[in-house]
Amino acid sequence: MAGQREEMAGQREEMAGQREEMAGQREKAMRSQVGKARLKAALIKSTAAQLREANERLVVATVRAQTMADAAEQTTVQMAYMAEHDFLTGLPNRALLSDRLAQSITLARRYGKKVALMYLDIDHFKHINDSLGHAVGDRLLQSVAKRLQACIRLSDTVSRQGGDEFVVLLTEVEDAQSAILSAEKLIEAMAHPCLVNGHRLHATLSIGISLYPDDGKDAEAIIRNADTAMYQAKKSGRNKYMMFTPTMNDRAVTRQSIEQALHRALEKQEFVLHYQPKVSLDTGTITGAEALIRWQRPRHRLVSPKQFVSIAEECGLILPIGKWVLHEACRQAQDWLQAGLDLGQIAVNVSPMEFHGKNFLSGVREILNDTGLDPRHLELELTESGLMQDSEQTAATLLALKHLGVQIAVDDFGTGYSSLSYLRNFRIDTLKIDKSFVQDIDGDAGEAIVRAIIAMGMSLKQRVVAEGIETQHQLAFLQSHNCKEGQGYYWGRPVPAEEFATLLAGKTFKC
Ligand SMILES: Nc1nc2c(ncn2[C@@H]2O[C@H](COP(=O)(O)O[C@H]3[C@@H](O)[C@H](n4cnc5c(=O)[nH]c(N)nc54)O[C@@H]3COP(=O)(O)O)[C@@H](O)[C@H]2O)c(=O)[nH]1
Repeated sequence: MAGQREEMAGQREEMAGQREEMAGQREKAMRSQVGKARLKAALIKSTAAQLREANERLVVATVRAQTMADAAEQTTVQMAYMAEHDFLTGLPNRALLSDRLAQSITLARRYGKKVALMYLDIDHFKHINDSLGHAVGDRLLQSVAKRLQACIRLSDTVSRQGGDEFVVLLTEVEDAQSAILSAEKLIEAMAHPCLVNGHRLHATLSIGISLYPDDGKDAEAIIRNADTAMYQAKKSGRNKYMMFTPTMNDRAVTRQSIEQALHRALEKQEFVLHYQPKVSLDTGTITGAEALIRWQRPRHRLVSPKQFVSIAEECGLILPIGKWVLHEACRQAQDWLQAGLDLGQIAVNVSPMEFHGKNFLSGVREILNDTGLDPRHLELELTESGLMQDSEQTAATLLALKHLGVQIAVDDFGTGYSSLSYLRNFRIDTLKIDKSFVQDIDGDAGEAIVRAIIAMGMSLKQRVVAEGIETQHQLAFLQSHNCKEGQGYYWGRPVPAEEFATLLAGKTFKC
């Protein structure tokens, strides 16, 4: 029994050992399972984190891509807008206008309708820009743009062509009269001054109108003819509209042929100078001569400067022509002086474009050196509008001329679009009373203006020369008001150099 008990206890022990061993194995297995599970969990966690991170990156990238796509689209829209609109005024530009005009013409052709095109230019805009600065000029353009837009229907177009030029397209008009009504509305819209940076600016418009199909069969002809009509509106006094007429084109063709002929005239030396005396109203002696250009055009009569100087100014040919005039006048004056003739001063007309050209001053110096003329014998005649441009540069050029010893005269005094402050700022030697005032001496207004200019010149210690004296009555009036010098047909028209030499040599004029 005891043996049996021992054996049973042994068996129990063995079983317990086996149980322990099994428990140990189970624990080991469990630990290993837990370890694996933990590992798996860690793996899952890290994978999830990686996925999350990747997903976030993907989201960020997607958002970025979308933002870039939006920005690209916005830029494309902006660029398309900018390509078709004017930056300063926001109006359709030349390209968009051409497009709309072409479309309107196509529709008008199909439905038998009319289209009107108005070419607009702000009168004297350059003066405003030059005297008050570009910032004021820009604001004025914006203000004009708004007024124009307020006058037209939504289906019509106001565009800015550049500078101070605008084009208005009226897509459906019954006849010329409806276009004229619109032009009158635009002119009326400018009747009140524009307030810009404290300035009250009176901007007026010159408008040229052409109609499809009456004045042209395609967009190009319609624009060109409206531009031609606008040019005529400017020439005939500004602040008005003009309908295109075919004779305007004849004038444009004539202008074109004069321009071409002027090139040849320069090459072939077809220009000559005539001289008109300036006369002392006290003694009748010659105090100087004004050099005036004429054109000996082959197979034509002597051509007056009125017929070609403005064309030469528009196409830039006035620069070489003006240089020739200055050289020839100085050469001739020096010849007379060397021949012992008492010339006084030779006066030469200078166009604003020449005066403001970058080589003007050096050109004057060069010509004086070349001809040997003492600068004191040279007087340059400038118009008020020429003096009003770019006042700093003008002051510097005038000062340099004064240092050289050259005299400065204001031509056509009283007719310019200017303020009188330049008389204080620039040292002007001579005021030339415009002939329109002298010829108006018989009327009260003319007399008052002439008296005022003489008085102003005297108090500013300037010489005053009355231009365009034709009658004894005008002469007597000027003498009685102490005007010291004059010029005009009363003594004679401008004459060629040889005739002028005879005048210089001999005679004293009656006065
Ligand atoms: N830039 C340049 N302009 C020039 C030059 N030469 C002339 N001109 C300008 O052309 C305009 C016309 O000149 P012109 O036909 O020579 O007429 C001048 C005189 O003949 C005329 N005049 C003179 N006296 C009288 C008169 O008693 N009555 C009358 N009706 N006309 C008269 O006036 C013109 C001179 O004018 P101004 O120069 O304003 O003193 C004219 O604008 C010229 O300036 C040139 O070389 N360069």
